[in-house]
Amino acid sequence: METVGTAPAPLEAPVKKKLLDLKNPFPAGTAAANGAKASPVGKWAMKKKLVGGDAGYVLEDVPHLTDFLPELPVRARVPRVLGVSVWDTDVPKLTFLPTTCSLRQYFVNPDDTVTQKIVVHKTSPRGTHFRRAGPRQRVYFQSDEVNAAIVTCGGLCPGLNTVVRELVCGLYDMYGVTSIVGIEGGYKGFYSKNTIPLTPKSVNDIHKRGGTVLGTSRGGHDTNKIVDCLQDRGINQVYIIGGDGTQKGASVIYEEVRRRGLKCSVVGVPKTIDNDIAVIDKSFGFDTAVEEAQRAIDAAHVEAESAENGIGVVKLMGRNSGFIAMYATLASRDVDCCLIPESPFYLEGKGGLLEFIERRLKENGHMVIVVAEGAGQDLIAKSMNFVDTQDASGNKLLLDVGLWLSQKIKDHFKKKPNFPITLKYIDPTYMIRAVKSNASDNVYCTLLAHSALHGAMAGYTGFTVAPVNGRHAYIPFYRITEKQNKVVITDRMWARVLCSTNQPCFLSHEDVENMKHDDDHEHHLHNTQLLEGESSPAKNSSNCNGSVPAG
Ligand SMILES: Nc1ncnc2c1ncn2[C@@H]1O[C@H](COP(=O)(O)OP(=O)(O)OP(=O)(O)O)[C@@H](O)[C@H]1O
Ligand SMILES: O=P(O)(O)OC[C@H]1O[C@](O)(CO)[C@@H](O)[C@@H]1O
Ligand SMILES: [Mg+2]
Repeated sequence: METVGTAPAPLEAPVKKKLLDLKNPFPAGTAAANGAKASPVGKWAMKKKLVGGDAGYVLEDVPHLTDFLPELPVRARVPRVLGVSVWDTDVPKLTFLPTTCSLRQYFVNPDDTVTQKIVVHKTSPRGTHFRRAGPRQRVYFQSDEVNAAIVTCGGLCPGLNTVVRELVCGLYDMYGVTSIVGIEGGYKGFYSKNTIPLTPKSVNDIHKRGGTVLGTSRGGHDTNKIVDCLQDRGINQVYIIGGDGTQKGASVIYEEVRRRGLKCSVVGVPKTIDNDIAVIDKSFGFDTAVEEAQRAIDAAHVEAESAENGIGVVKLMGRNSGFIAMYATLASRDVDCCLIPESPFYLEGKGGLLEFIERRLKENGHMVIVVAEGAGQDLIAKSMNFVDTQDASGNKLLLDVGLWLSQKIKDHFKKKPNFPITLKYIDPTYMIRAVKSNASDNVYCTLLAHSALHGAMAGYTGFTVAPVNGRHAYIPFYRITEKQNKVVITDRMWARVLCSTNQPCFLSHEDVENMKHDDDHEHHLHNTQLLEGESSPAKNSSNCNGSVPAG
């Protein structure tokens, strides 16, 4: 049995903390107790570290090395950022240390937690919280004891190099750690490649480059071989940067590390240009991607405006989630139609896309269509008898919706000789993904890296670090991997897009009915800022005419 309702990390425990009765983790009267989805049920229930508090407060805590290595001694530090680096190497476990520096305010209060939902009603239970990220006064590693490894997995994303750089520099500068290696080429590099020594000097200007200096890959996750490598090399902190697939991989690595009883902190840093990672505010590289997408949309607009009945089609990334397309559309204001995987559409007939294109061309003489790569996949597969294929990680390989759509539009207008069109298709996807991160992503990546290494030094493990409602937090892996973040088309953000493009919603009555029952609807309940079980004013707030409710 795992850490069911056990005490959270020692030394970090709030004084008044209550351990949850897992059979009834929510106090009577709370929304969860009243039948809303109570999270401890299910396959992860036995692995959760839940701590209850007053008024329906729940802390979903992350594992700590001392959960399975109870004898681990605590170390104390005064961070170098505060001007001195003093290491007390012989502090007995659970001893409270005297404050040795006057700048104590830099440490995070051990009781600080970050709330998952910030929109509440007067009678709302306080709901789920995560442990706040940041430097702790008590650390579980001495600087010369740390052997850290960093790996990047999955597709490229602006900011990967910045995270690598800041992990290396942060470990060196704030904790005096000098043994840091990069794992080459993703997960498989653990067991098939040599490591790359990383120093502040070697990573000094890598944030000015796109890609990842460590290389990356899909597939090749062999848990045992990876943990053998950690064990053989004596790696005791591993920083795993990657998307939803990577975080699943990190989670099983953590499980195996724990099963073997190794003193090794397994830390996930969420990366994905698609912004499809659940719980967190947004993933790094996303802002850069949206900014870069503007250049393609601008070009499509210029081309379209300059031709008779000009149509610009721009394909943007977004396998299952249309966030880049949605935000790029809103940012640009030149887009007449945005198509995303979450919102089904159809081509022919009344209310279809082709009818809309014809109407918009008659009104404006040109138009721009932004399509996320995962949109319309069912339509394409139907029209070409396609058999599903997968990449090395098991992700479904997508058909080129941009090319397909462009051809369909051309075919349609070919049948109308009095309606000549000029269509230009732009696919900037890899150009967007390969650029270096912009200033705001650089700052974000720096904060992520620092939060990650503070957590590892403090002995936390099995977590992903990310901002939740603007505050960095340590989130247990299972919360990150249990579902993907998707655009909720019944939320107000999508309504804003419809409002800006004035496009039809393309949903048939059947689609709307199906959506009421599918996962996304359930996701909507999680995604809305209200707590489970509370009525949401955002629900059904968008409509197909694109009107956005006030507030
Ligand atoms: N369920 C899983 N268990 C263990 N490892 C996994 C799992 N899913 C994916 N991985 C591993 O994680 C790595 C990255 O996965 P994937 O290619 O899906 O990219 P990702 O991390 O989701 O990033 P992105 O989709 O943003 O490019 C791969 O090496 C893959 O083998
Ligand atoms: O061609 P690759 O590298 O396998 O990656 C393509 C996929 O990766 C992503 O960029 C996510 O990282 C998706 O948007 C896209 O579908
Ligand atoms: Mg992924």
